[in-house]
Amino acid sequence: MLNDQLRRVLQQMPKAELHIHIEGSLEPELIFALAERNGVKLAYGSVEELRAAYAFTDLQSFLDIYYAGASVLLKEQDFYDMTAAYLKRAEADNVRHTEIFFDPQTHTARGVPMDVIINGIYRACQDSPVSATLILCFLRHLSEEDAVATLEAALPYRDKFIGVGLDSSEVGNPPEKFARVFARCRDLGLHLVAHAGEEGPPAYIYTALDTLKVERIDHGVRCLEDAELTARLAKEQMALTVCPLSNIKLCVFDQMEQHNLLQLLDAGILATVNSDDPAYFGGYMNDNFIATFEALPLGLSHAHRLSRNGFVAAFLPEEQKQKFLAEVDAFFAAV
Ligand SMILES: Nc1ncnc2[nH]cnc12
Ligand SMILES: [Zn+2]
Repeated sequence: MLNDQLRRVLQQMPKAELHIHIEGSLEPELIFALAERNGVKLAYGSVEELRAAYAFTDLQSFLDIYYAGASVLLKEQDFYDMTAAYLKRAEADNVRHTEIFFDPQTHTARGVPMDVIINGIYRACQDSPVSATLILCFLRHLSEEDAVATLEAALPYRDKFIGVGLDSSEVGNPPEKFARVFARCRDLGLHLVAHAGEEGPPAYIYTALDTLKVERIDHGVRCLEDAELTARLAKEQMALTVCPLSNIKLCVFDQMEQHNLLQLLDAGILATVNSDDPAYFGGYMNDNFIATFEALPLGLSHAHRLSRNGFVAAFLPEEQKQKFLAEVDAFFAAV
């Protein structure tokens, strides 16, 4: 059990969140409210019925429900309301900075224009006291041509997102499928990240690094199956955006006691803690920290390190990064 002091520290310490899919922050109550507002028919009769369907066996079983949930988003105000609700929760968890993923293809495929998506999410970020930037994710189960077309459609709004990522069904859709579009994004000066080593093998982490030239690996927990890769990630201080509750809900690990976060830290890897899809996986940032620290032999020094790692791995101007890190160190000096 966690002692009260450590629990309070985990709740109150400054945090950066680097792996949050904004569509995964849509709570069932908001899904139903937006469905009613937009006249969208849902396959579930009530909030309770929908929540009861959140029993996942793997990534795909989750993605099927996640894409269905996102179908209620039609107007700019819908994207604004979803993002504003997430940012309020993040603020309550003492998240100071967040880099938010969004999946435009989930919406453009239903006829929602790109400007509606980006402007709604961006406006909510501007209205929040939490520092927030956006990362456009390509859906890897779709073709690279589709990703290129999505990038072209988003370029008029280039000033509103800082990077691109790669998400959706991992196995069978390796990073190298997206080599050309990532090279183009690199030329455009965008930051690059990719989900790799969540369900997929260490080979996908290698190609995310060497072919896509990503600056962070999202998840990456399967790296420990390859000692050479583990040593390389540590040596290069390549950040992993780890999502503990997600990994349990999607059966990447059977139980939190089996999660490898502490082994990653002990291997010298720049691991961070994040929520992934908090509305679906049973919790936001503080819930992720508390569940992890309850199950694993982690203490104050790990809390300090994880709080720092989030800001170290963030895509922030150096001066702003150092300001946040000073805030973290001041917080822990007072504990
Ligand atoms: N955990 C995850 N893995 C891959 N794609 C996702 N999209 C939303 N959550 C995801
Ligand atoms: Zn994710």
